[in-house]
Amino acid sequence: MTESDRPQPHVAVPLNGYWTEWSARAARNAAPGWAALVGEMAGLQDTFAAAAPPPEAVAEARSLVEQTRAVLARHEVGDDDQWFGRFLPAPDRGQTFSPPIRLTGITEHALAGKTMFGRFHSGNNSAAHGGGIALLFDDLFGRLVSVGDIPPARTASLSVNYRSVTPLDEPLAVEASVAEVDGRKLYLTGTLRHGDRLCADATALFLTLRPEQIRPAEAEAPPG
Ligand SMILES: CCCCC/C=C\C/C=C\C/C=C\C/C=C\CCCC(=O)SCCNC(=O)CCNC(=O)[C@H](O)C(C)(C)COP(=O)(O)OP(=O)(O)OC[C@H]1O[C@@H](n2cnc3c(N)ncnc32)[C@H](O)[C@@H]1OP(=O)(O)O
Repeated sequence: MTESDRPQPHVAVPLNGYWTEWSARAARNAAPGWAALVGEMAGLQDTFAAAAPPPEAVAEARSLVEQTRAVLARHEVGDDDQWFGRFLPAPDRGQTFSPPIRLTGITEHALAGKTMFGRFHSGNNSAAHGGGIALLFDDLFGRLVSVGDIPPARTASLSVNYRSVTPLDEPLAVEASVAEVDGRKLYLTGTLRHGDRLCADATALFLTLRPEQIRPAEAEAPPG
């Protein structure tokens, strides 16, 4: 293990006011144990992708997943009230869609962190799926544009260059920085590395939203 592979503490992004409220609302409302359930679901995705079970195990697993869905379906809410994806300070953001990013360095204009793709994000030949890599960059850039006082922003374009295969189950380093700001336009660049090897680099244009494009984050659902 090299020095850069050693576990380092995750540094939470200092969010702008909009996302702070959006995230705090989920944290206020979430049931104890939610974060552990998210971790279990992420593990399930990887285990599911890696399994080739016999018929009786397929039937048993399907029945258990059906039961889990039924439990959760009884508590469905609208997306304003969901918890999934809203724990912005956490490496996984409380979601299982894109891989967790453990941030290790943050400035107003740059982020650095560690990530890893598991079997769920496998493309072929033990390599990460290119769409998963684009997803990782979008998520990383989304975190970068939420640092400090930047108003909420959306991805307008994202371009990824796949330079070499991205391995699964290996520590990977990510970096992202703001290359240029031009009014509402934020031009971003990022890299994904396995050790010294560049796996992919990306550029993106994010546009900060006009006030009328932003939904209020603080609006609580009506009581009852
Ligand atoms: C939605 C989910 C959000 C999730 C949470 C995000 C952050 C959370 C906080 C913490 C971070 C944690 C994790 C991050 C997680 C996820 C981040 C994901 C981010 C996304 O995944 S987000 C979803 C994908 N994203 C969209 O769903 C966008 C759909 N789209 C639009 O909403 C509009 O399209 C918009 C608003 C982009 C622009 O619309 P608009 O009306 O405001 O602006 P307009 O068109 O007038 O353009 C103004 C000037 O930009 C130029 N321009 C526009 N588009 C361009 C392009 N593609 N290429 C080159 N130039 C372009 C024009 O040419 C003009 O240039 P000029 O001024 O020089 O003439």
